[in-house]
Amino acid sequence: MSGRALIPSQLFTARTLPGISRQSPHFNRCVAPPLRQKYVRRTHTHTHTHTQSMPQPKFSAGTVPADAETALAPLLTSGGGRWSLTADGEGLERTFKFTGFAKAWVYFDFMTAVSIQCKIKKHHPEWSNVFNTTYIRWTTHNPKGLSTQDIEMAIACDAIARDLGEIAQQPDQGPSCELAGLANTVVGSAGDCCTPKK
Ligand SMILES: C[C@H](O)[C@H](O)[C@H]1CNC2=NC(N)=NC(=O)C2=N1
Repeated sequence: MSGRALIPSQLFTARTLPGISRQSPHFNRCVAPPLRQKYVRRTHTHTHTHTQSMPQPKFSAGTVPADAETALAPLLTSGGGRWSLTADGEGLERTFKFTGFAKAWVYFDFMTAVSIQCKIKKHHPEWSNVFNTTYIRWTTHNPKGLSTQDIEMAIACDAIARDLGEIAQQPDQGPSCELAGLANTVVGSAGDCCTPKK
């Protein structure tokens, strides 16, 4: 053991927390996304203006939009799937949850199986895990945007989770903001993995 004492106030100040940087592309993911559509609802006493955003996919250069749209549609909650587009449209995100006593360690099997696919496909996720819940975001860093590889990895994740007995979540349970925030922290400190070295 090193003799150097850890001083908690130094460890946990905002300044020393790694990666929560406004430069991170995903910094704002769990706060209100850009306003795109306005809905006005009238009641008998007031006029309320409600805003709601509907992210559209932003594909990476080289991705054929028509093919990607076809593969993407059934993955999204709007198409009966369990993935959501990230607010900027450049990624797909969802949480996976394995519950119940019998599933005690299955989330590690899940992450292990996904890791093997990442290695085979040479494509890495932005992900985080706490206990039985794993958050995954698929986005391509270079060229930036949503790519066929992201969609294929999302399909692979669904298949692995199904094989491992994933419990269906309530349809209204979106990706966990806490776990997305945890992944964002790592994204902010990970450095650039994906720009080809000259
Ligand atoms: C050289 C290597 O293939 C590239 O760095 C790959 C690796 N995995 C990757 N994964 C993701 N998610 N985005 C990328 O742009 C990417 N690039």
